[in-house]
Amino acid sequence: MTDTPGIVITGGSGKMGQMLINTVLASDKCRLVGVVDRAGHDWIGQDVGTAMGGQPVGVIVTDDALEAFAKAQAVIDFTAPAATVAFAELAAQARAVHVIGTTGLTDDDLAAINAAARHAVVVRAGNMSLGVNLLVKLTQKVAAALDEDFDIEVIEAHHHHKVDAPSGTALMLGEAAAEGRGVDLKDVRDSGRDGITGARKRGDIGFSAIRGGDIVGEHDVMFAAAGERIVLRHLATDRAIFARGALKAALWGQDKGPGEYDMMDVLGL
Ligand SMILES: NC(=O)C1=CN([C@@H]2O[C@H](COP(=O)(O)OP(=O)(O)OC[C@H]3O[C@@H](n4cnc5c(N)ncnc54)[C@H](OP(=O)(O)O)[C@@H]3O)[C@@H](O)[C@H]2O)C=CC1
Ligand SMILES: O=C(O)C1=N[C@H](C(=O)O)C[C@H](O)C1
Repeated sequence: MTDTPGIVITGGSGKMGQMLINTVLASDKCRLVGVVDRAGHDWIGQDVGTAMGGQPVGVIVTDDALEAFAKAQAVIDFTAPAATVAFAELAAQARAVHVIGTTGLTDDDLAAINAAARHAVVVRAGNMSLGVNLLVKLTQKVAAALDEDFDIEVIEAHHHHKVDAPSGTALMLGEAAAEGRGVDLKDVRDSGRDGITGARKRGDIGFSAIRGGDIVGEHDVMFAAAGERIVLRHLATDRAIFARGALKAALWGQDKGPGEYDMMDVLGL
């Protein structure tokens, strides 16, 4: 089949990169047309199937992102903030749908991505799974139903390689809680408590991060009041849930006009 959308995976040797490559190769709705890794990586110049320890698949890993993107209808990008900002500009030049899973993006990074989205479709979410996006909706509804007698705490746990905190998902959940409450998260965010912090401020939304072992991703939103607690929880046990969501986003974006979208748009939530 040559008429299905061609997909490029960036950061192909990474944890999500490899999961995405396998997901695209297993799908009959798209084709793998490129894999990009950092210049100097030992996968560069190898067939990606061989590099991953299997049979050749006819796609050579490259460090030339623009050349790879020019052949693609979509780029799926779970890498690192600086790389994602650079890829956003190149994907826009190639008019390829850019699906961004990378977390830890600064306000400046987000502004650069937003500028690229004037020319092409960008779908970005700190978590691409159906379950978490549903949890985001539920968090917003519960926060809207409760007053500030309920303290909101977001608790997340991830593997020991993760470099950013709070996680992108925790921030999505915090934003949803703040939106439900009708406040701006920037005004009520409380992360990284340590030492004599003073008593908890009423109305704050707290964040705690656990890092250890191979935890894929766990998120609790706790609403704690005098005499009772509500806890909304999502447990990810397999990175395939993120890859499936990302591929869905890449296909969904094919007939959309330029702009920045998220998984709520893709999933119709
Ligand atoms: N939105 C979602 O649903 C999810 C988001 N994530 C996010 O995705 C990102 C990646 O996660 P994960 O796969 O676990 O991380 P890994 O560290 O395993 O993989 C990241 C990959 O990106 C590569 N990379 C970094 N910079 C560049 C560059 N300039 N050019 C090409 N490749 C580059 C890395 O290469 P090198 O090793 O050489 O640096 C590495 O192969 C994180 O931000 C994470 O939070 C993860 C899971 C789900
Ligand atoms: O780095 C990860 O692994 C994950 N990152 C995302 C996040 O920051 O929330 C999504 C998922 O939890 C896994």
